[in-house]
Amino acid sequence: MYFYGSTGVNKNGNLEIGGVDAVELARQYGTPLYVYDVALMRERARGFKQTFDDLNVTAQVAYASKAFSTVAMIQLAEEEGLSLDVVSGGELYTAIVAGFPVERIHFHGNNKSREELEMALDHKIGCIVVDNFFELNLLKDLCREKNANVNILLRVTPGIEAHTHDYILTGQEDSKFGFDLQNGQAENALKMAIENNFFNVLGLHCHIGSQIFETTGFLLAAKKIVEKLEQWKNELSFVAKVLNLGGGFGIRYTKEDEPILPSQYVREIITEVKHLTDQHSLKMPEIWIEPGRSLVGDAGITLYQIGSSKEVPGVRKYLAVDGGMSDNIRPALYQAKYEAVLANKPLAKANQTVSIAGKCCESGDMLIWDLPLPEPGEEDILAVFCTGAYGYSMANNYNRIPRPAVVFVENGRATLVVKRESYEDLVRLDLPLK
Ligand SMILES: Cc1ncc(COP(=O)(O)O)c(C=O)c1O
Ligand SMILES: N[C@@H](CCCC[NH3+])C(=O)O
Repeated sequence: MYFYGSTGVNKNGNLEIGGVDAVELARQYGTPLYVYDVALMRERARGFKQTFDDLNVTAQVAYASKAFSTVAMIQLAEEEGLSLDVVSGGELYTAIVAGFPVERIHFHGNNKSREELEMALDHKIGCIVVDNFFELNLLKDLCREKNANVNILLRVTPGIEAHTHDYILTGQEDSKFGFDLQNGQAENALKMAIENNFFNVLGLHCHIGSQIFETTGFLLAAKKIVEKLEQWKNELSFVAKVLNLGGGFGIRYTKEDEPILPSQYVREIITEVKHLTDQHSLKMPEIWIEPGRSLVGDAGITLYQIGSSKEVPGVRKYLAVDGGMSDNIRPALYQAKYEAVLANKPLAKANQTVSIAGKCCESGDMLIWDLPLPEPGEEDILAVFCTGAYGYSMANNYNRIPRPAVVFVENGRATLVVKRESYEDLVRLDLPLK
């Protein structure tokens, strides 16, 4: 069995996370429950920052809060000196409520509304990543109306097909995101942007996709961008201060996954950008990155109470838990794979293969297919590993299932950071017919 971060087995033989007994957590806070190992999130954040420091490169490591956005998480990102990537008014609002320094917030999105852009300008956030011509024009009008200056990056699509699930690819030519680098769109956008006195064009942004295990795509994207930057320096006298290469660094969900270390991604990317900028006689820009999953993914564990089971003789055994696609939609959406153990006997020998079903009224609501597990008993708690990214943040109320609570654990202490939704919460916005 492979244990992540500060997970292990305690003297009671139970799964322990951050020095806290997982079975005790389930008992105290109920299930399903998202549990986060804070020490591991700190270690990941420091790992990224340290690599930039070691290589003496000016950088911003912006936590992509879409992976897991809550007030406490954003406060943790601030404690660790990260910047923050938000992608909607709601994520921006969460960051503001958390008291995150506005100058370190970057705002993404392929369809930011007038209200969202106004909110960003009014709060004087650090940077807006402009995605398309519609936004460029809207932002121009808003800056004029408000007489406001703003730092911007232009998001470009370099035409890279990274190796990952089709639904989480973003750098390819046929993408809803960004200005195409090859067909002249990006250049036209840059010309429009540098002509505008309200904009301070810091540079370019690109994000090629998510859960990527190799650096080839990042290096290729950097190459295509640096070549354009040389052209634009010569033709438009534009010098990029910032190159943002996005996030997407893959993590280990199961033993089949073999990601490289976060520091290695960063090291290889920086080495290549240094080499390319030298080659093209450009000044090394600041490098910004936006890891989401690789900061929080393997720090999260979801605890479930095991309930009903069903045997299809000769075919399979289904074991149902008290959550499912409502708290983790990734298996249904991307056929994502997870590993799990029984939190009350993590080392017990697996003597059967079961498939873990959720409780939603949907055949596709399966969390794990063909999981080796010991014979489960009535009181057993299933712990699913690596649910820290895009679990809570993509949770939903399908079948009016309340969203689980979130607990942070560190140094043997547990802190509730998001309360469990109640049935009252579920009908809070409903109005009666008459
Ligand atoms: C623009 C942008 N930045 C950063 C991220 C974070 O990606 P990940 O969680 O894979 O690091 C995403 C999501 O794919 C994204 O779209
Ligand atoms: N939500 C996705 C990744 C998309 C990230 C945002 N561009 C996942 O769970 O893997």
